[in-house]
Amino acid sequence: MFRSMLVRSSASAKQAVNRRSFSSGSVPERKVAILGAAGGIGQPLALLMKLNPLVSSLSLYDIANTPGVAADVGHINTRSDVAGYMGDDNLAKALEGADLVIIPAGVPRKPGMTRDDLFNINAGIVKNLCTAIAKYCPHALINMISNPVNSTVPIAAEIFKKAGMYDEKKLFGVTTLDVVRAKTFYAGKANVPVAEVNVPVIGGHAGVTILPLFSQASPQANLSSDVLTALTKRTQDGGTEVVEAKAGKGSATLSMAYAGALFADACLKGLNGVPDVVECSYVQSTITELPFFASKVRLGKNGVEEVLDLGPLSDYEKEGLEALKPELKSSIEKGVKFANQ
Ligand SMILES: NC(=O)c1ccc[n+]([C@@H]2O[C@H](COP(=O)([O-])OP(=O)(O)OC[C@H]3O[C@@H](n4cnc5c(N)ncnc54)[C@H](O)[C@@H]3O)[C@@H](O)[C@H]2O)c1
Ligand SMILES: O=C(O)C[C@H](O)C(=O)O
Repeated sequence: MFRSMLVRSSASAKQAVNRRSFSSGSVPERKVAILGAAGGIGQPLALLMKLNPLVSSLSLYDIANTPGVAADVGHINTRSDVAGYMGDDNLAKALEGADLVIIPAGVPRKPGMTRDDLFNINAGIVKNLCTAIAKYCPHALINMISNPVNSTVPIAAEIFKKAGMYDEKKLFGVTTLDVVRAKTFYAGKANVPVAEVNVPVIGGHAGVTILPLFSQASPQANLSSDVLTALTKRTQDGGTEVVEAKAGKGSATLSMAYAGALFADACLKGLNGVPDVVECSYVQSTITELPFFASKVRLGKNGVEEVLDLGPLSDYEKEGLEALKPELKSSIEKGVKFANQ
C-alpha cells in the first residue's frame, strides 16, 4: 500500500570511521530504532537521539515521510549514522540489530477524548509492530510511548509471550513525561530550582492512575494539603492540558520527545553498565497486586535490574493508590484480552 523506501545518510563514510574509533574506545555501538519517527513526537525525538553520543546507529521507521526526516536529521554532525525506512517491507531492516526500540507510532488524542479512546486504532498498530520486533530484534529493550500505555504495554507482553521471547526486564512503558511535569509544577509551587527537583510518579499513565508522590519530593517544601492536591491533579491532567491548548492539533510532542529522550538515554546508560541509573517506568511488577505498575526502576545491562518498592506514602497518596487500582486493572485486562483474541 505504501511506497517502500530506504534512505541512508550521505555522511556514512565519515561515520564508519567514527564507528571504528568508538568501537576501540569505551562507548559501545548501539542501534536505536524509532517506530513512528515521522510523527509529532517522532521527529523531535529523532533529533534528540541524533544528539545522544551513546547512539551509533539511528534507524527511523514510519509508514510515511521517513526519507525526508532521515535526510534532514542525517546532516547533523554527531556520532550516529542515520537510516530512514518507510513501509512494512522495510520494517525488518529498520529493526535488525536494534538494542533499543522506541515506539511513538499511533494516533494522538483530540479534545474530549481519553487515552483509552485511542485503543481501537493504536492497539492494532502496537500489536503489528511488536510481532515484527519479536522476529527481527527479540533482544532489544522496548520503550512504549503509544497510548493508552496502561494497555499497550500488556499487549506487547502478550505478543512477545506468544512469540516465545518475552523478557519482562526489557519492556518499559514510558511514564517519564509524568515525572517531568511533576518536577516542573512542584518547582513552581515550592519555589526551588527545578534542576534540583526529584519527584517519583507511580501507577500508570492516564488520569487518576498517574500518582505523583510529592511526600517523597526533594528538596522538601512545606506545602499545604490544598496545594499538594492541586499539584497532584495538575500532574494527572497534564496531558489533557496540552491536548486542550493544542485545540485539535494533537497532544504533547515536544515535552514528550524530551521525556522519551531522557528515558532512552537512561536505558542506554544501563545497557552500557553505568551504575545506579534509576527512573520511573511502567513495567511488569510484583510491588502491588497488579501485574504492571509504574514505579522507580533500576536499569542495568539486561534492562530492569530491580523494581524498587514504593517507600512511605502519605495518607492522601495511600488513598490515591487504592483509587487508581480498578482503572489500571481493567486497562491491563483489556490489553491482554485484545492480544489474545
Ligand atoms: N507515553 C506518553 O507519555 C505519551 C505522550 C505523548 C503522546 N503519546 C502518544 O504517542 C503517540 C504518538 O503521538 P504523536 O503526537 O507523535 O502522533 P502523530 O500522529 O503526530 O505521529 C504518529 C506517527 O505514527 C505513525 N504511524 C502510524 N501507524 C504506524 C505504524 N503502523 N508503524 C509506524 N508508524 C506508524 C504515523 O504515520 C505518524 O507519523 C500517540 O498514541 C500519543 O497518545 C504518549
Ligand atoms: O495526553 C495525551 O493524550 C498524551 C500523553 O499521554 C500525555 O500525557 O501528554
